[in-house]
Amino acid sequence: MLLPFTKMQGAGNDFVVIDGVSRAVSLTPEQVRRLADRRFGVGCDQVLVVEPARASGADFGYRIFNADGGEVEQCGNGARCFVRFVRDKGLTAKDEIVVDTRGGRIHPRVSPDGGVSVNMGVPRFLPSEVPFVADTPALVYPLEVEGGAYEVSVLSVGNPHAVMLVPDVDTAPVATLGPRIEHHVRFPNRVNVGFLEIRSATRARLRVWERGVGETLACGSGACAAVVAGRRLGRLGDTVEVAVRGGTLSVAWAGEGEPVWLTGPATTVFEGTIEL
Ligand SMILES: N[C@@H](CCC[C@H](N)C(=O)O)C(=O)O
Repeated sequence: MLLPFTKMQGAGNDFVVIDGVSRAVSLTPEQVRRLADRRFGVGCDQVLVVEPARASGADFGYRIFNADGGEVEQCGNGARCFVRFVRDKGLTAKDEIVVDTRGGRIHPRVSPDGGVSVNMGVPRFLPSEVPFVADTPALVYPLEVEGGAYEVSVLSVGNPHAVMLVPDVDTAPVATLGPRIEHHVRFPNRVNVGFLEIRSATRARLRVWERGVGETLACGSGACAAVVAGRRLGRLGDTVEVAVRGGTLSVAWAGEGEPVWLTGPATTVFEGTIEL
């Protein structure tokens, strides 16, 4: 199969985006891994497939595959690239679109200044909603990892996240602790792991070990989860600039029961075709 694709990125979180509206596309996990492979394929953190809407009120469906081939529920940076893609390809002329993901309905939009924001929905905190194994809901949970004791906030922003406060992201044990928490037995569906350094009520730094990928240069849902966790702990305000390795994301959350908003860049890098 000769497959046209668009390579995109948002703050260095990179994507191979496929138009599954103009023609039906069905990818096997092996084909996703091949597309994501940085030596034998195109290279990306996630493969995104734009699909026709399947439910009333939606403009499109959005399928997200991690580089390891697994399909997941949510991708915030990808959602911003998604709205840029469907407009650039002439699939819609709308500034704001309604998109159904496996993690729920999201609302990406392009503003008149060209910025791209996404309403990522209302964060969820019940352990069963993440899912996370815990007897009762808590703001932070103790987590034992191979003899070490840590504290994490746990939440879903459509996909599962664990957030740990660290004094300095540059020295945080992302590559060692990240995979251990990702595969921890208390996260039955695995988890994305954020290492959050709070600089002030409005500024934070973040590194994320992404489920199914490893450390990425940015994670939009991870930035949302980190700000929500920091705000619930009383350490962050309602609008926060989050510095990630590939740039800066802005996250706004007005508090419990409110949706979280993610704003940041979304850029096309190149287009091509690949034989799969
Ligand atoms: N990079 C994404 C998150 C992609 C999915 C994640 N790795 C998962 O498995 O849930 C983002 O920008 O949100």
